[in-house]
Amino acid sequence: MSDHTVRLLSSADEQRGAWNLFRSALHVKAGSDEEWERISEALQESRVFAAFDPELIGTVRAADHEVLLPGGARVPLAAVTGVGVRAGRTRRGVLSALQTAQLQDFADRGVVLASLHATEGAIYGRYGYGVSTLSRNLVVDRRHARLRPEAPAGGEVSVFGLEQAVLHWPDLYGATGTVRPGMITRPAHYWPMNENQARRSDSPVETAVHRGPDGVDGYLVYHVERGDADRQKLTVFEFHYTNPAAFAGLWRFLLSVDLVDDISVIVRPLDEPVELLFTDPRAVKVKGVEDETWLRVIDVPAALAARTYGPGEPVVLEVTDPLLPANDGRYRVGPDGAHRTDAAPALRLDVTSLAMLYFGAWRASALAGTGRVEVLDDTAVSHVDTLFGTRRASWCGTFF
Ligand SMILES: CC(=O)SCCNC(=O)CCNC(=O)[C@H](O)C(C)(C)COP(=O)(O)OP(=O)(O)OC[C@H]1O[C@@H](n2cnc3c(N)ncnc32)[C@H](O)[C@@H]1OP(=O)(O)O
Repeated sequence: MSDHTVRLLSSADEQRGAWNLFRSALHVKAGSDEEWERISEALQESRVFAAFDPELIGTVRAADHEVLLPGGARVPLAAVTGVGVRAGRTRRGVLSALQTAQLQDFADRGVVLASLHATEGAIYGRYGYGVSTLSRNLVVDRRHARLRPEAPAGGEVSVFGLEQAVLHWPDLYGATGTVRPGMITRPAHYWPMNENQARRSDSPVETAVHRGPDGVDGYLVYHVERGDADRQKLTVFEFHYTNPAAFAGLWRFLLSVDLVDDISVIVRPLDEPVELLFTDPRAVKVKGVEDETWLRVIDVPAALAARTYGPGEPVVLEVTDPLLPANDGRYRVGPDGAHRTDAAPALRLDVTSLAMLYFGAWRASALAGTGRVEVLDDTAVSHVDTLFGTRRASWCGTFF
């Protein structure tokens, strides 16, 4: 028998306790009253689960968003965060109990997809989450980087301090923020958390806004701090744009910021052509490619039906999902859409591998080659590669 119980939290005191438990699991001290005031605005009703023994020993929470799919549809997405189990109570099944309750809650509420940023790569696969977007971190040597003369120009950049910018972030993101598959909406409840993060910075947080002929078409958020070996480092946290002129214009702005040696741009889409802007592509150093988000397909038939597919012969996938068995079954996927079928499968995979395929981050051939997908018909693999591939690399670009 389990030595703990799991339930949704409702009182503000319990929710604050859960928030501080999460912080202590990350080795961060308890938050101030001022921070809690902002965080409590970000918490939606009935979204924080906790485990008790009878003391509070673990927690997980989620927030409601929508995510852009290949083809342009949007479906409900639960952004999972705040996962923590008290030191001394770990590895006794507390997270598993919380995950089981949360996944069932998502299924009951009609959530189609869930997503998270993982602190460690070994935690979430067992619950059906798979790496579904990848990102890279870049550093540009500002004093040596030169834009190529043909880099798009035009437009103007204005810079705003934090107090003014926080009022405009929702509109800026609304104008520029959901252009790639995997990007998520940022409802009103998202912003207090985002603001709280920015206010924790020791150096001033600036927002640079690019305006083209049709108005705002890009923005970035950054701060400058002393980096390693006395080099001044400008770090860009947010960088969104809708066209190449805004992309190049914002880079032109970054190169113009005085007293900066390194420009660090973190968590960028894999196919963003930063190197192509510069006379010397080696001005851009790739500091790492990492998993960005982990996806959990909560409602497999709805998720498969909602996205569009590339060219290829239709294939039948047999999906297994031990935690949400309503997803078990065979699905015919083709350029004309996806639906349940009784036909014989070409590939067998679990819901974790399906999550890895879903946004095109991984090819079926790569999953098959590493034993993560069982191939029953060899000819189907290349079709799945092109069916699930996306024209632009999927990317979330929102930290939660
Ligand atoms: C989306 C986010 O918020 S990411 C933030 C995640 N939180 C943290 O990293 C904070 C610090 N860590 C913790 O609080 C805890 O260790 C957690 C939440 C990661 C795990 O909680 P636990 O209650 O220990 O997990 P639980 O006991 O249910 O483990 C289930 C299984 O996962 C494994 N597991 C859990 N955490 C890890 C880990 N960090 N690395 C490897 N395996 C792990 C367990 O060994 C167990 O495996 P088994 O079923 O084969 O026995």
